Amino acid sequence: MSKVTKVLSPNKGKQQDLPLKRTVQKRGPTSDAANRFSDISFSDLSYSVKTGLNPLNRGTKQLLNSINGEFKNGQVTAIIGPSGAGKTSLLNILTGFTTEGVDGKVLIDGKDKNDTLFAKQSCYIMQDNHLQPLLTVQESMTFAATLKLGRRSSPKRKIRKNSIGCETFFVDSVLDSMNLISHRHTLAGTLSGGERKKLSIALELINNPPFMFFDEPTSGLDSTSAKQCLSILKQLASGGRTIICTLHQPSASHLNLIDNLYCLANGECVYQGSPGNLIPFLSSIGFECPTYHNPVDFLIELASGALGYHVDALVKHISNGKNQEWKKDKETIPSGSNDTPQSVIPLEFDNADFSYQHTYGCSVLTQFRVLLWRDIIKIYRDSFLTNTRLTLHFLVALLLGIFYYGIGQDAAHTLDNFSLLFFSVLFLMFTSLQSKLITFPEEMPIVSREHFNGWYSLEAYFITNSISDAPIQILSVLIYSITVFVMSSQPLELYRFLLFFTMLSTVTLLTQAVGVLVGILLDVKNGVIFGPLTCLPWVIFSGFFLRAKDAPSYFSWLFEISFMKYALEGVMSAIYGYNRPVLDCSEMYCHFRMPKKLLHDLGLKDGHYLRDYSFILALFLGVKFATYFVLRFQTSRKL
Ligand SMILES: Nc1ncnc2c1ncn2[C@@H]1O[C@H](COP(=O)(O)OP(=O)(O)OP(=O)(O)O)[C@@H](O)[C@H]1O
Repeated sequence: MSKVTKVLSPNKGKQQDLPLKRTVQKRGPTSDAANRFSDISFSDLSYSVKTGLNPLNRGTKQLLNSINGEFKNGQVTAIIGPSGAGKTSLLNILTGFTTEGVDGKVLIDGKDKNDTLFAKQSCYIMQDNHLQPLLTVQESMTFAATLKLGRRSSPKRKIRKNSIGCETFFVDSVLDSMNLISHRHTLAGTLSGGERKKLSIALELINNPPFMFFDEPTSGLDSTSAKQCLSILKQLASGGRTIICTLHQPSASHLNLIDNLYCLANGECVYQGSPGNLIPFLSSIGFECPTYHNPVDFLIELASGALGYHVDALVKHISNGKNQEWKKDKETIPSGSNDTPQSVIPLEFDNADFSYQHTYGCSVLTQFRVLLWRDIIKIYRDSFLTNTRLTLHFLVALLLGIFYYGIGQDAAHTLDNFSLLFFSVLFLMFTSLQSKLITFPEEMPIVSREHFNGWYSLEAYFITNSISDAPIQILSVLIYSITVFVMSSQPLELYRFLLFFTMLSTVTLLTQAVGVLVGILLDVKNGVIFGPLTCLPWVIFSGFFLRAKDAPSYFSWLFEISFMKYALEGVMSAIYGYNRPVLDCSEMYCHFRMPKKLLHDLGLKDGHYLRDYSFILALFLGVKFATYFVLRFQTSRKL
């Protein structure tokens, strides 16, 4: 006997009956299905961090102090407390995001937490809702579904595949559950705050993690949207999940949507129990909550010291979280309305199986394919940036072509031509560097979130990121090179052009890689200020401003490691090297009619193109290698 739920058809916009498994309807705090997933508890949990910038004299700060607690399956637990109490620290430890400096035990159903399994069973939804702004709701969901469910296909689920191979069944069901069906074609970047929050939840709901963690899910929302958001959390819990969130200060009308309050003060537990038991708990130690006062506000006032120092008394009374007695016999807080959600978002969509061996939902190849397709859509949607890049390269080349028109064959203008070639390297280098310094920092939080929530491996992301933008970059350089080469009358020989173009495009790929590296480490503001400093010093040692032979001997090694020197030498070799014949002269006397003499006098070597190119290529690979490790390090700590 199969039960049904109503789901809107994506194409026809009318309601359609879709069968859900029987377990769907059975899920709930007391059902068998709910018992399959477990409670999370912790005992004697402490967390300390090192403080101070002086590595020789660093202190330690205790952020959590031997706290205990148990968060039940099928319930919404809200971690509350004054600012700086340690809420986010606790959430980070429970999710597995923070591991260093942690002491004590985190248990799943009374057993030691298996980190690998728990990573698959849980998701962490951040406060800032880092979403892909250029993807629609439907696309975001489809990509997430393909990445998360790829390996767990069943014949039934293959019925309705979309263009990237992901079935739409689950996407529709989740969107319907979250009331996002009507926004399915809206770009994520244009959604309201509440809708963005819903989409963040929907994206993680796709693989039905039984443990869901939310950092400040109601922050930035008005009171109605905040209530709706908590109502969704309540529905998720009713569907058989363990929902844990941090909340700053839930209003009285929100308390009916919370099953369990866990209050921290100075890194210690000052209350654990139902909201309904809060007033009796406080009364039992002599704190009478004033009538019509939100008991949570009262608790936080006590915890923050606004009413005198009472933290020790509260901690003692709740045994720093060991005391479970205030969880029982929940009383209802009068809130003026019945907020208990009617519908239950099912945990079971046939995809809540976490026994699979792999760390990720699909193979690295599929991850690569999906991420590449996603990047192509983003590049296509961000046509302004793409068109601007292409147009800018053409316009600058055109301008230079007009200024330096026809000088390439004339020995009277060899030094002007040298300036043109140097400027070309400089211009292409900085535009490619800048494009990554501006765009990559915005991408970092999204990558951190998606990677932490097990969407894809860093390797798949890294490879995709390395190649997805390359065609646009190479096309930009091609447009620039053809325009400048032809208009300035460089020798029209194919091999010279190819050497010229290859060197320029590889230099831009190198500086793009540097841009990504800086973009991982710094935000846009600092990246734009400090990013150019990674390349600028090497310009001095390029051989344009100062010849290596004229520089003090103790500086000569800087020329040997300056990539700008190799880039300039490579470009000059392409144009003037390889037995280029004597140049025409339009004046009485031209000092540089012999290309060899020009190269010699400028301190550049002829016929060393391969060596120059190899240096640039090796540096490119080295920067890429470093970028991968920095990305790995940063994604393990930056959310
Ligand atoms: N790496 C760190 N070094 C030093 N102090 C830290 C570090 N991380 C957190 N803290 C401090 O630990 C305390 C707890 O931080 P946490 O972010 O967990 O608090 P919170 O309760 O979530 O605060 P809020 O509600 O304001 O976000 C704060 O006082 C914070 O400044």
